[in-house]
Amino acid sequence: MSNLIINNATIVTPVGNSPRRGNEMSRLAIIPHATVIVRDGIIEFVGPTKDAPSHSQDESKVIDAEGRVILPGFIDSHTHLIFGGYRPDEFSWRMSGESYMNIMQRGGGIQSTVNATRHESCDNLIAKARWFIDRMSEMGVTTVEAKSGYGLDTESELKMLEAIHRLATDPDRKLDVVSTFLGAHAVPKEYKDNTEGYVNLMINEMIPAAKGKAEFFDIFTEKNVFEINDSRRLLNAARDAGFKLKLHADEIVTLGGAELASEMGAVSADHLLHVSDEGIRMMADRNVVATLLPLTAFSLKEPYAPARKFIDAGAAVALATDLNPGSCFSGSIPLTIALACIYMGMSVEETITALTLNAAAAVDRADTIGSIEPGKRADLIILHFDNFRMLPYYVGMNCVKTTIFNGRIVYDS
Ligand SMILES: N=CN[C@@H](CCC(=O)O)C(=O)O
Ligand SMILES: [Zn+2]
Repeated sequence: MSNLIINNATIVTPVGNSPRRGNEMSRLAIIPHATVIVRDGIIEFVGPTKDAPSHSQDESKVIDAEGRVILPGFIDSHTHLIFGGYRPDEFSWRMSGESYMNIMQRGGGIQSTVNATRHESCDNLIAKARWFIDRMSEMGVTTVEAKSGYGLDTESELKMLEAIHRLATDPDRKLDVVSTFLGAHAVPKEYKDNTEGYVNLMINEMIPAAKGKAEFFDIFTEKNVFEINDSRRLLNAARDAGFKLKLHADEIVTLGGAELASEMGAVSADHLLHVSDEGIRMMADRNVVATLLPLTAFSLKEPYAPARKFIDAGAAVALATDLNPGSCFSGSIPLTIALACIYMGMSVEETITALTLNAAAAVDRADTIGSIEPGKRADLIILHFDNFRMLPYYVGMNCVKTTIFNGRIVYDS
């Protein structure tokens, strides 16, 4: 017996079990007058209604999409979902001209969220994250990656990973949560002027303690944070401990983060506002997903990452929000799409691939989510509209009518 049948749909989806690279990113399958049949949370059939297998509709929920667009659920593959406190003062300082890195270097920025997070209970961190998850679900997000990185000592990092684990294993969850250990987010105040001491603590204590408690290891590879040699040491230790790798790379200055991500076989390198041409070429060659975060460039008033150069080099580009309490306090999928189209030269089709199949690849899940195909999990979005081009055109506004996670309606408007 089928659990969910959607009739009269306009299916719009990338196709495949691996990231779409270069000009493949603009190729979407578009099926008008379509039916989707879901059984036990898995897509069983998708195609023209005339080709659908005859099925009993008893005990199935049947949705008439009335011609509306159905997309794969969006995957937000880079967020800092768990954090204590807020930093509105910092926003004002930045608007008055102070730089993000200057605020960080005088003990604000990431360290101020570390101070707040260390004092927060795991239960409170979870409750706060749930509020943001509800907003994400309304915008069609069905998988979110969540990083630790505001603990920066063993106990507090493990508390953050525990919060992520509890969200990820909640049987009533509205979306899937992918866990990333970001103990290398900054050098904490206890180790000021002693980066080597903190790197040693990470290698000898924190990485072994986090082993098996997160799927990915991430690092802020940046001038005056973790530079290339320290990053390489940490990434090697994390890879040896069984983590898959991600990097915050070339965000503020051109440092060679993209090259290092390629050398280390990272799954993704993220930000890349100041990536070198050689870094772009290496990422394309080694199949490292370029996760671009336009809301951060927008919020920091920095130039946008060179999406077109990546795509023209044959790389796979993903888009994500970078929701965090500092550099980018926004989880807006609609604005991400609009900025990518307006300022980064991406087509609507490319932004859809970047937020679905390529974002799935950025969390190493392209074989199970990210497209509407038989065998994949039924994570689906129904738009209010019958034309997917409404997404960037309705600038910054939510086009999602219904979100379906694992075959279950988790949001409807
Ligand atoms: N740049 C480093 N990390 C985060 C910001 C963290 C913060 O400011 O709290 C980012 O991805 O933008
Ligand atoms: Zn980040």
